[in-house]
Amino acid sequence: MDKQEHNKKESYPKSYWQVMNRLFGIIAAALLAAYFLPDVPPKVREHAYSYLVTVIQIWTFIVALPWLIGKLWSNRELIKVRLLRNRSPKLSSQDRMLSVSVSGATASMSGERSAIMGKGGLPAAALIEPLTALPINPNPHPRSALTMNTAGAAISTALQLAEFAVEEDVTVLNVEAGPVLQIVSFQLPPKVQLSKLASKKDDIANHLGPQLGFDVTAAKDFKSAASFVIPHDIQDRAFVYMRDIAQEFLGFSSKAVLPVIFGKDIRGNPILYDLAKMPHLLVCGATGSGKSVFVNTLLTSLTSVRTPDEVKLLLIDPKQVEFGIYKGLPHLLTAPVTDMRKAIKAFGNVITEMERRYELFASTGTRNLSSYNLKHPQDKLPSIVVVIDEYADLMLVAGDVVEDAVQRITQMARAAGIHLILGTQRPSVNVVTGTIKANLPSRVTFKLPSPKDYMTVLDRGAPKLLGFGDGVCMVQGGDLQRFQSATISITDGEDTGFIERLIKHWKGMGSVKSASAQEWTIEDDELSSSQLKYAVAEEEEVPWEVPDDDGQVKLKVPSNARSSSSEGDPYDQALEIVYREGGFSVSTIQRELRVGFSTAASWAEKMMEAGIIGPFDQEKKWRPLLQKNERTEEELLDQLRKYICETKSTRTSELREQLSIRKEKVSELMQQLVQEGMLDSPTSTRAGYTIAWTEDQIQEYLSSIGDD
Ligand SMILES: Nc1ncnc2c1ncn2[C@@H]1O[C@H](COP(=O)(O)OP(=O)(O)OP(=O)(O)O)[C@@H](O)[C@H]1O
Repeated sequence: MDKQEHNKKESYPKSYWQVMNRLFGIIAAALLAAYFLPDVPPKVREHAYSYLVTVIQIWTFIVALPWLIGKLWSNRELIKVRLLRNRSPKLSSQDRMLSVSVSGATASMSGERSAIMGKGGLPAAALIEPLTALPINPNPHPRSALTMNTAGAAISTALQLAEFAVEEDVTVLNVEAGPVLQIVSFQLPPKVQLSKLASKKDDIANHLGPQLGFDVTAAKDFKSAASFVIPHDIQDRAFVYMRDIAQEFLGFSSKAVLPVIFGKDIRGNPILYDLAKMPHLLVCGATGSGKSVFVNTLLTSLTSVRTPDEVKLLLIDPKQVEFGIYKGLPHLLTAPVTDMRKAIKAFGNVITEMERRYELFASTGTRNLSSYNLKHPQDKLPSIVVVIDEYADLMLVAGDVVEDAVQRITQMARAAGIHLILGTQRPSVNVVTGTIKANLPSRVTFKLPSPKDYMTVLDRGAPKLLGFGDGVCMVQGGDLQRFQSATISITDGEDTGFIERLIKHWKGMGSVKSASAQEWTIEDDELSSSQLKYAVAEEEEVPWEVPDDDGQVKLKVPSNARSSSSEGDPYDQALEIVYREGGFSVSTIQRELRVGFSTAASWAEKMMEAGIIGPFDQEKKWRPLLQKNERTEEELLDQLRKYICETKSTRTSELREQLSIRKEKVSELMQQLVQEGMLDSPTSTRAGYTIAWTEDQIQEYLSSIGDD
């Protein structure tokens, strides 16, 4: 509909009220004319007067009063809010304060969401170092926003242009302006349903102006109402700096184990979470969407209020650009890991550490990190936060291993105080797999290339995000919450300057034993590309048990805490399990044989090289037994003869490993070779088989099989 047509339509009466008003107006005008015109006989004038009074009375009862009652009824929500606001303006700010502490307390009591939602609610306290070094926001408030007066007309016009039958300006109930977005809540016009608005949201956005980031939601606090989430124009947006929320964050940090800043919600309230309760996090976002800024905010907020003895970080950075600035921070277990092979070993080490902690808890009668630390105040263990900037790179190299490791860490590490933050800019189904999602119900996403990507990450649709830190978070699979991520600063150099000061601050603290934090060296030993597929950190000591300058041991864990099966050959037992189960599952092998992740993974490596098992099956979560590649007895005998002739070795363990078959099978085959005359049987239980063939016979055999 064009504007002219629209105006033409406006000149016709629109509703019952307008028709009646016009009718009564015409009658009243005629009666007034009869009363005031000269030369009208007095009798007629008298009648005109009494008719006029009657007409006004009828109009009052059948038009004016019903209209007034209707208006009051349709605006009842707005009137309620206005009356409440006017009655106790001071109380409402106290209420807000209460809601801050109440929501925080509820969160910690219920152990569920521990977000603080409230404007500057906590009592003011002096900021502590290093928070005082946070840069100050030059632009903390949005420059312009819709008002109660301007919003109604703008929304009505947009609805009419989107072909909704809206006859008057909508009644605006509330306008809230956050840093990047504003929320306009309004009474739903008659016959307009929220679901219809939502289904036409692209059209409405188009008429309102914002191309991106517009959303339609149910109105909070109002019945039969809707809210439009409308982005401010780009030049009018405010920034959210960590400094803006530092005061609230300080208060929150006294209640949380691993407090982190997210940013501000769309109403401008701080969003703070306890990572320990999340307890792991998946962070997605296309390149340039604000993912790295967000991860830096998580890391710097956490390490601003937690000492290196309370929290250790393992930073894995395959892109080699993101975490370099943290080098030297005493919270680091080791320098940021950029080498993929080391990253996979580091993963293995984290799992070993987790297993050790479980053993430690079992041996000390404690259930988890917090109860262990309570019982051993002199020997506390720190929480460990593992951050992988781009885990898709690791998935490319060793998808199954990463998935297995993630599964194990996410399922068990909460009690052990180990938390995972996985970042990716490639949220395809191959990267954000079902396993990853099932184990990471807390997710954050920033702008993604397509609606399909939001579905992949969040399992539901999300508003198209704006970029520049406009994000959506979902905690423990709960509702989506839109927020603007906080940043240290948007000015070049101020963010790195703050991190440098953070490092200096902790290094300068007398009680911090930075030496222990830097000692976790991951050896760069030779790993073949196939070995790379597994965390082959073969049961190595995790060198975190390094005494500090004062001889006190940090991260102390008993070295005998490691478990492994000593009855029989564990590799043989693993093979038996694989044949029994029809495939190789790292977690089954670990559980049944009580071996570490890296051992199980290296056995999978051997079995795969020997053609016993195939590639990882995403659906079944294991490596299937390769039935079609099963070798015949004759093929096995050929392999055995060849190996013995080439190496002159008849050691059962060597042959078993070479052929990747069970010990009993090797003995069976050796017996056949004895019958053939190639071998002599052992002369005692301790002696092995010996070669019966002469050197000439051996050479003759080798030349007969050639290079096969
Ligand atoms: N919270 C924020 N507030 C203001 N600007 C932001 C915010 N987050 C990001 N930006 C802007 O967006 C730019 C890109 O952000 P960032 O480097 O975090 O992107 P990214 O998603 O990590 O991309 P990549 O993966 O390519 O590094 C920043 O340089 C900054 O200008």
